[in-house]
Amino acid sequence: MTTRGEPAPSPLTLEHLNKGFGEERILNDISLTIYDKETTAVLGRSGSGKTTLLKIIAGLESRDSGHIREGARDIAAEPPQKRGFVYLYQEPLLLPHLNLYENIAFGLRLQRRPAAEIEERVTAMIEELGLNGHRHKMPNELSGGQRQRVAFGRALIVHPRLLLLDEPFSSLDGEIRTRMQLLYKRVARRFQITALFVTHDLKEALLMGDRFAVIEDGRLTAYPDRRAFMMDPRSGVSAEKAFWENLEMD
Ligand SMILES: Nc1ncnc2c1ncn2[C@@H]1O[C@H](COP(=O)(O)OP(=O)(O)OP(=O)(O)O)[C@@H](O)[C@H]1O
Repeated sequence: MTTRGEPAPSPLTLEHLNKGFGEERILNDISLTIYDKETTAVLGRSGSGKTTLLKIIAGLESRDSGHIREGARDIAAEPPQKRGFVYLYQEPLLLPHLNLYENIAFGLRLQRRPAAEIEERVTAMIEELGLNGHRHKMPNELSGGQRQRVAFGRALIVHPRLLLLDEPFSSLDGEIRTRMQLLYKRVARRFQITALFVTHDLKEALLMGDRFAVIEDGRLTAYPDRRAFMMDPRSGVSAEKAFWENLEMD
């Protein structure tokens, strides 16, 4: 786990990861560098292997072959709790018997941080997430978007080495989804988050990512920059553009 003020750790690299379930090949020779303090967006259709990839990185699923390196160290065999990664699902997982404040404070209490520090950091996080006025509410008294913000707060407050985001906004729609995306960008910058963000939504990938990759049938293509991603037909940007350009007005 990293804290602010420490020297930047080495980037994480995935090298030649392979995974199959029975006869089905799910991940095919996946290599990717996850750069520090950046969000790498991975765009992929349903069933392309996004969740499997995140679970392998989190240590919740085994790989058949390949490496996950942090500098020279291969962490692919380490248990999930040793990796210092946090995996956020589509549905925010909160502790139902704890209020909003205590849900966010939970990781710091586990780390036995001093009470004054916990109070200061949790209060600052609640402020950052725009949840002032809700701190005593229980999870079942919060809206879906508020619960998702609490889940972010819980994850970010422990300064995870890597945040694994599995379509975290897909259960939200319309304006609240856009607001969450913008909030994520702001908070990721402020807390210097290193994240891998998987989504099937092209606009979301473009908005969330600093770096980009596409996964198609378990094969991953990483791009040097946004332009290269947008120029590749696999991103779907050109198809989207053509759709709007060719739309009849009447
Ligand atoms: N435990 C499992 N046993 C067998 N097959 C599995 C298992 N987990 C996933 N798969 C298969 O692996 C493929 C990729 O699944 P995965 O959940 O990684 O896709 P995804 O890109 O996250 O999809 P979605 O966007 O729909 O969540 C699918 O064909 C799925 O059926």
